Amino acid sequence: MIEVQDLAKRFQQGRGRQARTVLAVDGVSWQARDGRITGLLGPNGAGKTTTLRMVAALLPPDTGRIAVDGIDVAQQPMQALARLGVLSDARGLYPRLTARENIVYYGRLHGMSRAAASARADTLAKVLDMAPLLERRTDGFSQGERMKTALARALVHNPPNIILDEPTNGLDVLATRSLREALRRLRDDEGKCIVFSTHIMQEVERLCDEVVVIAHGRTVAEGTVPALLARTGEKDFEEAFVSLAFSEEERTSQALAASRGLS
Ligand SMILES: Nc1ncnc2c1ncn2[C@@H]1O[C@H](COP(=O)(O)OP(=O)(O)OP(=O)(O)O)[C@@H](O)[C@H]1O
Repeated sequence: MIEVQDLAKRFQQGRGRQARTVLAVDGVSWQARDGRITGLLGPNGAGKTTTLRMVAALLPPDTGRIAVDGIDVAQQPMQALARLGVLSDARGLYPRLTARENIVYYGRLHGMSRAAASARADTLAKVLDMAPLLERRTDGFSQGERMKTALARALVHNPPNIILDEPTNGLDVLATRSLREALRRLRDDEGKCIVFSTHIMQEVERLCDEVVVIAHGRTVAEGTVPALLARTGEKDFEEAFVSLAFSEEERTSQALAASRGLS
């Protein structure tokens, strides 16, 4: 289980007179439960990646609290990370190593024996449907093959919680479907708590048990897709998302810009 409470993060950009502060996250709170897939849905720049980087202990929050299975990430980062698998945007794999070697190497970094990490690579290869890839060097892998190898690597220590930042970025339709299947298996067969960020409605509708809508660095709504549809009185999830994530002025100015573009 992952709990995020009142998170905030500012960045300083530039120096001297040019300096300005960007409030990237300004009051994000959510809970992600075990055996559920939770989607962080928000427009570009909403603060999703920054939030997930803080959960992964890659960035310290200015204020707020994050707990992974009750362990405070700020106070006990190593213990929290032992219970967390992180698939970030940077999916760097070692190209000269095979998929198995990449996975085992990460297992060793987590303190696993070579034999245990290799056995886990075999299990994950079945779950992620990537057995034929295991003994191939990752050099030349397709985007989908890379993503699966990186996901297996992130899961080598069998963490109960998984966070993924825009995992379907750059994947074609078949690779996307295959990733969705893998995430469902991890939820249903292994009871994992899975959180991923996206701005793709379809992804959320097809995969998520719970949705957290983030806009302007804040949580603006939380619930199942049917609950968010009911709350907004919309039939279409895209319409529901737009009404939750954008203000009246934003919607009006966007509509005006679109009509000018057409005329
Ligand atoms: N290191 C940084 N320095 C300055 N500003 C940053 C930094 N990282 C993020 N930001 C700003 O914080 C805001 C939130 O960014 P973030 O990447 O978290 O959004 P996002 O929801 O993941 O967006 P996207 O869907 O476009 O990836 C943006 O305005 C971004 O420009």
